[in-house]
Amino acid sequence: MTFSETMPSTASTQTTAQATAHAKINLFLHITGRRDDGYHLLDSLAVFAGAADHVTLAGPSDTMSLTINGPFGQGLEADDQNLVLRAARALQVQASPSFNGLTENFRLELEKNLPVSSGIGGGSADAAATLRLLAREWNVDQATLFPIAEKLGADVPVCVAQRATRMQGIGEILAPAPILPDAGLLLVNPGVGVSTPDVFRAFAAGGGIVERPEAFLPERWSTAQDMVADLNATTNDLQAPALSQCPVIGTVLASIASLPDCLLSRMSGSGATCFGIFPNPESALNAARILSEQSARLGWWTWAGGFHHTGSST
Ligand SMILES: C[C@](O)(CO)[C@H](O)COP(=O)(O)OP(=O)(O)OC[C@H]1O[C@@H](n2ccc(N)nc2=O)[C@H](O)[C@@H]1O
Ligand SMILES: Nc1ncnc2c1ncn2[C@@H]1O[C@H](COP(=O)(O)OP(=O)(O)OP(=O)(O)O)[C@@H](O)[C@H]1O
Repeated sequence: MTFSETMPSTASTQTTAQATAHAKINLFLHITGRRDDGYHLLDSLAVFAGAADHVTLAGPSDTMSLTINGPFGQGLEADDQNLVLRAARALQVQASPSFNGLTENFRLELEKNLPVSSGIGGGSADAAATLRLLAREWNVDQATLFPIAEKLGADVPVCVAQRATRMQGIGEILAPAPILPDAGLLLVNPGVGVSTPDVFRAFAAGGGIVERPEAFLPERWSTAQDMVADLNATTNDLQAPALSQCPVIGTVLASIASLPDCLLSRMSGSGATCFGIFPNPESALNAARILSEQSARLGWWTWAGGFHHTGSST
């Protein structure tokens, strides 16, 4: 398996392995039903941004351990609940019969560049990156990661694939998505964490499922404009409930929409991160520059660039 991740060498002779955990963006998100256990059935187009966390195997250890650094590392505990350690331990249980002298425990390092509880699946992406990284270390086939991923969270399977994917079920049914254009992407987070369960609850309380025809997706979009023409017939059903809990999302959406060349402004996942689609990465970077004074004043996190086009295993 080849990774978009790198294998840098440390100053000593020891080699470390690293996996990249790209932010997941829901270009649309329709809620189509509800399971008996309360989980919602979705139809969503998940894509990945250049923005990413990094998970590194920093060396062997007596126990599986984690340290966290990076701009959003503060406030995130490196404890048993962290999705990096949960993923590592879940795979360890499955892989242990075939260890045969392989290193069983590692010092893991998480570079947290993505805001937490922000609708771009940072924790899910970290869990998925950990699974891919350790699968390589322990010679585990990537296909066997999906059942483990499902148990860690609804967004983890799509993050294992880490390529543009149509997600259905609660996130476990993955189908190919259109080939994406070289569009520009701007991400803006207002610095307010939003709880995914609370937003789903607000969705249910606000009237729930809307009957609509299934979204049409072609085999490819050649331009950002073509993509947005189809996305305009879709929505994010969680946007209104998230806005009711976190009104600043409305300000973020309006700010993005007002930027030059913006083709679409929408919230990702359960929020509060919103994205803008632009004709190309350069126009997204230009928009971020124009927004920079306002975002610095308000403490907003922004990222601009393009889609992550390559899947995790290519
Ligand atoms: C909103 C999305 O980000 C869209 O990609 C995902 O559906 C959420 O994925 P996630 O954060 O990995 O979600 P999980 O950690 O599995 O679930 C958190 C909580 O959100 C609610 N939840 C989540 C996913 C889903 N399809 N229906 C739900 O109702 C449930 O109350 C669940 O207890
Ligand atoms: N490595 C991690 N990174 C981020 N959050 C983590 C991590 N491990 C555990 N968590 C917990 O997971 C929860 C969701 O965090 P995350 O950043 O993945 O949210 P999100 O971006 O809204 O996800 P989604 O888009 O999948 O709903 C938070 O309560 C956070 O404390």
